[in-house]
Amino acid sequence: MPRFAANLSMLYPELDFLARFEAAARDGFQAVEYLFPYAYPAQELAALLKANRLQQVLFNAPPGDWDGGERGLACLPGREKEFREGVVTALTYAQALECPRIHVMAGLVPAGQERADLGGTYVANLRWAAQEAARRGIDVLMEPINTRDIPGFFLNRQDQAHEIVQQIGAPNLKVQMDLYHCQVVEGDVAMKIRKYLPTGRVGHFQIAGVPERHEPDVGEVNYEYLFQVIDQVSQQCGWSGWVGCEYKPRLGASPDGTSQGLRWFQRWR
Ligand SMILES: O=C(O)C(=O)[C@H](O)CO
Ligand SMILES: [Mg+2]
Repeated sequence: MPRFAANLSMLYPELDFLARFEAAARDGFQAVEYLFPYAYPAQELAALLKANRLQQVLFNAPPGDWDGGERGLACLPGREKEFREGVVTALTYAQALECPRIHVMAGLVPAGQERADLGGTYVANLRWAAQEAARRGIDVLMEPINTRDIPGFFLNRQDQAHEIVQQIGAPNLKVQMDLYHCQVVEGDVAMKIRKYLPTGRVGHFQIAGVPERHEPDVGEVNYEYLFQVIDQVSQQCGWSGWVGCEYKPRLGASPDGTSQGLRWFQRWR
């Protein structure tokens, strides 16, 4: 049965970030993920996880200047030092939070440069990150993201990501398969789950309704069907990861809006 993690960067927007842990536990989640832990001491977050009997299953490495529009450093020539420092910071947090994986965002193709010019930097950075993470028993994830949400994002397709994972050949380097982005960019989602999950290269799923990025029971994708596909294929191949609920509640920040939108979760909790 798929196991679901609450994405605390998107869910519970009506609450302060630190109050979202308790809300997620109350709604029946046993795990959480979110973008960044760095605004808080790791020990404070670890204590919150423990108090609410939650596992941390994913967060992102520092992405560069997020407020300035950056979305990762991995593909950016000339930013290698900052990239490495960020990965070390992320791994330190991951150990303190007992989190088994970090997501390293690829970054935006800089104006005036071609995607093809950045592949070498991206591969070299990921190879380094995977080696560092392996020494601590942690997985490094790369996520294809659609360019409607993040114009200019370097990595967009599942096949691109899997090709790079195979090229690098590090067992702890995996793909974060966000089914929302997958549907927006390429479709044929169930077949891609069937193709890629048995390879052992999928480290994590994320979900959201398409196209508004609301609850999974809102929109053009039949997630009940996809959850059964994940369930069947996982049983066949022994996959036991998490599905991150990375969506914007359709009731927005109205009180209790996230919990009201969790009708779809009743049968999976
Ligand atoms: O945007 C997404 O889908 C993600 O999972 C990233 O981590 C956030 O940019
Ligand atoms: Mg995602």
